[in-house]
Amino acid sequence: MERVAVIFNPTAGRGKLQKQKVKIEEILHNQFEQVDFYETQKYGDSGDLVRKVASEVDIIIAAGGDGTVNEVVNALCRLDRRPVLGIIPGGTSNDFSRAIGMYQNPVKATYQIVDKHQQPVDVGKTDKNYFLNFWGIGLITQVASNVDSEVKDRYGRFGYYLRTAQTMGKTEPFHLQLEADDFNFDDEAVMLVVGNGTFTAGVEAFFPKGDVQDGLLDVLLIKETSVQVFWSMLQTKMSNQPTKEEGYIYFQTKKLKVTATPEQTVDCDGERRCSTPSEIEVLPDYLTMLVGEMK
Ligand SMILES: Nc1ncnc2c1ncn2[C@@H]1O[C@H](COP(=O)(O)OP(=O)(O)OP(=O)(O)O)[C@@H](O)[C@H]1O
Repeated sequence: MERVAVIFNPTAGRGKLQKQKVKIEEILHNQFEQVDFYETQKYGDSGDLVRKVASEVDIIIAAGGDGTVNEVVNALCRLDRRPVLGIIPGGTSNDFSRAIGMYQNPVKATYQIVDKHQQPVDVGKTDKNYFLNFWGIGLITQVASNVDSEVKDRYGRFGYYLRTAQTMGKTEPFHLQLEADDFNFDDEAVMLVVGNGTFTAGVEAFFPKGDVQDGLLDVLLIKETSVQVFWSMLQTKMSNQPTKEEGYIYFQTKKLKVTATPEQTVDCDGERRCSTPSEIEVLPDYLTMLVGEMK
């Protein structure tokens, strides 16, 4: 018997997910013996609910945006026995759901979930948090904190690009020290992004060679901001070897030590609750997930 708990954020996607709830319930009830829905009321509820029900279920479904998924993952990854995780995407970017091939329409994604196709996936871990998509400092945090809810509501994920363009010229470099498996760095930088998933703010631009099952983190370090650097980065086919183009460096590693001066705020899957220094590592095949069509 498969027991399912759905952690459901009724406010995700400005209430769009809520409108599909009845249909989602119907699909799940038709395919699983036991399905219980738990609606969240506020930040923190998703994690509390996971801790409460995890020992009694086989599958936990995070139905919401990246915030809900992040809370569920952080509670789940701390458990010894981790139920299988599914995502019904209901937010703006839904980054990891894209990386595992889920449809962005919540009802279509629910049909993928009841196909019960499971795969192990890697998880990123920092000192205090787990992440599925990315860990970042510098420009990426400034962009995210400049994306207010009005921009997000009006432009969705395009709001992020709008703010990137506006923020680029104003970014202050910081001193960055990196210690990776086969690579060290000690110089000025404007952004460091460490990816586990392949999507950031809904696009696959940063890590086109990323793979959520390769047991590796993808690291992109930008030394200076200019439209040319971003353009050449997006055009270049990134390989598994360290790529050093003018303005940026790309490589893969299993773990990474990061020190920044001045101390930098960390954006971990959209949450900005800690700062450098940080140690980051990949936990290969740490979660089993219900997936769609993976590349
Ligand atoms: N009932 C609720 N009312 C208000 N906020 C809630 C409620 N339930 C959960 N939250 C909080 O809302 C925040 C945002 O949720 P989530 O990321 O799932 O949706 P979203 O903002 O629409 O998506 P995205 O982050 O992709 O734009 C989360 O931090 C979550 O904890």
